[in-house]
Amino acid sequence: MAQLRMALAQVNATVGDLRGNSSKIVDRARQAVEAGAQVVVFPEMVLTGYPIEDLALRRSFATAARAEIDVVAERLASAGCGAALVVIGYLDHDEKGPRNAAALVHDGRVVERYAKQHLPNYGVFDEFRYFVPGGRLPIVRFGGVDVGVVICEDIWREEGPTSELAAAGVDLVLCLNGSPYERAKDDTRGELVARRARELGAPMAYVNLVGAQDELVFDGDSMIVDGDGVQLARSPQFVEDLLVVDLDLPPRDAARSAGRGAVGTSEIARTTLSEAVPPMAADAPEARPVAPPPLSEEAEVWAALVTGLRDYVAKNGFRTVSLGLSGGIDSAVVAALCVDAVGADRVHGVSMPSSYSSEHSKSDAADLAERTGLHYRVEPIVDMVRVFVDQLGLSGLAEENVQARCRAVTLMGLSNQEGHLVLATGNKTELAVGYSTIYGDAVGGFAPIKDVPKTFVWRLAEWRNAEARRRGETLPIPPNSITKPPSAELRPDQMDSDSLPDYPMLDAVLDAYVEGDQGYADLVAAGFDAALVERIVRMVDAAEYKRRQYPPGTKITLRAFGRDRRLPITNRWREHKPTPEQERA
Ligand SMILES: Nc1ncnc2c1ncn2[C@@H]1O[C@H](COP(=O)(O)OP(=O)(O)OC[C@H]2O[C@@H]([n+]3cccc(C(=O)O)c3)[C@H](O)[C@@H]2O)[C@@H](O)[C@H]1O
Ligand SMILES: Nc1ncnc2c1ncn2[C@@H]1O[C@H](COP(=O)(O)OP(=O)(O)OP(=O)(O)O)[C@@H](O)[C@H]1O
Ligand SMILES: NC(=O)CC[C@H](N)C(=O)O
Repeated sequence: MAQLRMALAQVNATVGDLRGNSSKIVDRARQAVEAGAQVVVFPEMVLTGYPIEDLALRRSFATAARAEIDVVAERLASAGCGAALVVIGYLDHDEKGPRNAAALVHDGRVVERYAKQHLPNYGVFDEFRYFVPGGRLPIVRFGGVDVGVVICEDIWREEGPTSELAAAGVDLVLCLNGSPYERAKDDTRGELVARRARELGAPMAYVNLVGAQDELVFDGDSMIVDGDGVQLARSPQFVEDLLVVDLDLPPRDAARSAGRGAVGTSEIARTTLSEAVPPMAADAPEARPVAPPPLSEEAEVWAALVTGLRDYVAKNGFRTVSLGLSGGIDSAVVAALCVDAVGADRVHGVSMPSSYSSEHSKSDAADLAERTGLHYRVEPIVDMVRVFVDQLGLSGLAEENVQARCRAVTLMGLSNQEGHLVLATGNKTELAVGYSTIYGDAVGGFAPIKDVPKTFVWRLAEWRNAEARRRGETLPIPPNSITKPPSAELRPDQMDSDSLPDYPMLDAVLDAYVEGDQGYADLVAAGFDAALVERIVRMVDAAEYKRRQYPPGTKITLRAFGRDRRLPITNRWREHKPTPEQERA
């Protein structure tokens, strides 16, 4: 029975920061080896960060990434990690083009390379645009154990390289991932990894990135399962982690590892590095398998939003954020997220009352500031609005929107003066139906809740306050902001319900139309009122231009607006009741 100590390094890489990422890899590998690890696995594209988009096509970047992996190999040996097998995701480049690759590093050099075979090209992924798929499957014999490597999408396909590895015979498979967070995806992943391990009849180590890159959040959720599909250990979501696990590997049939050549379409390439397991560091502690309890749906989404915002702020070099506080639920939830993400001392809230602002909008905003301890100021916009309205002769909707735009100018002025990142507070429901003022409340550099439906915004607010209650802390969100009826307050007594269907119904239709991608007939067949469907679908389609100009924000759903759902702006196709001819067809 061979025993291997594995370390799964769930790290937060930064796109483009080759030297910073390589230092992180060396530090983590050193820590893993000190903990006795003989095999250390890092996530997909950890050296470059992920996704790198068109940087993959930039020759200077690809050349630098390929050079950096050799530097990492040397640095690993100097750091005392030479005896270990260290597997690192990086950007390779050969005569055929860029590769999404894994380097197998041992004894100060790259001993093997694997190029991802299945390139995802749906949802947020565009890997056909960037990479050339691999056709070679290396199996490295290390410490008498045959180790195969695959990358992320490879395990999501039924006829992927794992079935070829199973046919060729391996003792252990390492899967490197850049798998972005979506609600409840951890359950899907857990089942998938267990199924693949059972098919292989060998343990699988699944290592994912953590942290955010623009609109994507990586939740980690790294895990290791045995050949029966039983989970041995799992990392917590949304934090960096080093998961150290001992694997007992049954004696291997020597004949099995003799096979070379092709099993499926891939060329199998076997290399022997060592027959004996390298010794563990003398003072290595015992490895204790762990698996944290799963997070509730609200806790998971909250953590995703906090991570998305925190990393956007930090990785783009901001120290402070600012936002308008209206006393309403959206700005209150965004403010609470900000406080959790960067700390109250780095959050600047501005109340900007107009002549239509209610008393409670001002008192609820002040209450929020008091509860959270963020920096708070009041900047009335009455005089600015009056100048625009009088000089330009504005009325009706034009006058309403000028209020939102005076607030935008105020926030941008303060941002330029004081250096804050301005946050837009719109939610997914508003974005869907175009219920925001372009260049007004849609202004900002980042939009933390743009993928959160309005009904879920309320759930998050309730959850965050309940969490504070549980911890014996002040509730961050004023209860009145949660319970009062939503209003944009752009004219006297305006209510969201004057212009929009009620939010639970609206979100149900949007869920079916946007996430479910259903057409008019499907929506009506699902039981939604035909006139309501027609109205909502029209609003969604007509607001495409507004969404294109909305700031980026964290994806949490299966289908976020933006890269997940790309529709033409100029578009005469309208979902409608089928014509008699269409029905006959
Ligand atoms: N296809 C297209 N491509 C490029 N631009 C296009 C366009 N179609 C219209 N436009 C332009 O867009 C502009 C109209 O859009 P916009 O100025 O936003 O105005 P609009 O969408 O007409 O009005 C804003 C709506 O959002 C509501 N609102 C505002 C503020 C906050 C909230 C809230 O509760 O959060 C709600 C407000 O009550 C109103 O119903 C015009 O300049 C028009 O020319
Ligand atoms: N009086 C105000 N003072 C400061 N900011 C405001 C004010 N009114 C609106 N805003 C900003 O514009 C955003 C849109 O506000 P509005 O009240 O129109 O819509 P909402 O979607 O109901 O948002 P909220 O729930 O935050 O009120 C707010 O979240 C806030 O950032
Ligand atoms: N990086 C990838 O290949 C990701 C694709 C995969 N289906 C996932 O989201 O987990």
